Amino acid sequence: MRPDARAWFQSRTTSATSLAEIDLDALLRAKRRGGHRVSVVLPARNEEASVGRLVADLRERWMVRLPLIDELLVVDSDSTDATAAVARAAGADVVATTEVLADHGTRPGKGEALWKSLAATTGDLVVFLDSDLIGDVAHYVPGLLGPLLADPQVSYVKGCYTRPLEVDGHVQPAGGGRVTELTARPLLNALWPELAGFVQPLGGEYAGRRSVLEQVPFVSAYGVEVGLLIDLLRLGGLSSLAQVDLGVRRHTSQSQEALGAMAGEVVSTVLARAECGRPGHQPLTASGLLTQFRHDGTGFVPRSRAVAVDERPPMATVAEYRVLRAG
Ligand SMILES: O=c1ccn([C@@H]2O[C@H](COP(=O)(O)OP(=O)(O)O)[C@@H](O)[C@H]2O)c(=O)[nH]1
Ligand SMILES: O=C(O)[C@@H](COP(=O)(O)O)O[C@H]1O[C@H](CO)[C@@H](O)[C@H](O)[C@H]1O
Repeated sequence: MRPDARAWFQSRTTSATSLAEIDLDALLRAKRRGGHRVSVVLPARNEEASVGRLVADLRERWMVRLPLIDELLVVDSDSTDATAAVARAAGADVVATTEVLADHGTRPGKGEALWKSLAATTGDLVVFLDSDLIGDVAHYVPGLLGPLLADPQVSYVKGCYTRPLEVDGHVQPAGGGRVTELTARPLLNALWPELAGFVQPLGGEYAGRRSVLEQVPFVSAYGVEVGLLIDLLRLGGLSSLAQVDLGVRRHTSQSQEALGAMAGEVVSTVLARAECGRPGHQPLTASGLLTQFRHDGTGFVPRSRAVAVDERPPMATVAEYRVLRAG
């Protein structure tokens, strides 16, 4: 790692691998003292199997027993299952991406759900968690909030963790994060070596101050995490970013083919930013298309899909949002 990335890694990585590591009283005092309001957002597309338990756990722990979360929102991202009903029954507020800022239309993808969540929440601190998380992740929320409540200079915190991968009942202890290890990490080390200290640059669990989240674009699909990381680096510098070790992260995993498309979106997002992120850099625009192949028993069948960058502008530039915020 470059000296700046190593220094960042050593100074801006904290640990919250279980509730035992977290001083909840101090956290709640800091929240009250700062007059903070915490919104937790769960983007969910067809997550009826996992979203209910996750919502119920978060609600019981951090809204009923302790007042850490002020708003718990599930954003229903074009689900075709009972995600919305299950989340609502478990006690979450639920909005559909199609309902939020309806005049701006809707686009498929996780990033669209996260962008619209800014217009559907009110907290000055926003925590994002995937809805397919498995196991006890109650400590994720206080863990992610810790650096934000402890240091006003920190405006964005990424979770990091080991990522076991379960395939056909066999668990590979560190097999998860395939797009991270095979695509995002090499690309970021090559083009943004100052970000090399991030253990999980694509991780789906992170928290930020609304004041910065509303200042950056949101890539509409799976490029959203890498896009936010690069854009928030440019906005506030490395010292405004932090990461917290949350221990282990388990989630429902996708096929290699699906992750290939995800990697295509990550590559397009990084290349598009490389073009404007490095003055004088030769434009590195991607084709916007990804062709994958299946074998149908007689030969290879190509299948192309669009992986071009599609993004929403900073929410602060949206008039309806400014009206909402003006109250
Ligand atoms: O169009 C989408 C795709 C994904 N997601 C949600 O984003 C999170 C991460 O997506 P996924 O699990 O597909 O990615 P992975 O974790 O497998 O990389 C999950 O809560 C999904 O339900 C979403 O809200 N809209
Ligand atoms: O980190 C990764 O490589 C991918 C895939 O993880 P797995 O190989 O399925 O454990 O998962 C992340 O990437 C997505 C794109 O940034 C995020 O949206 C997901 O939340 C995150 O799980």
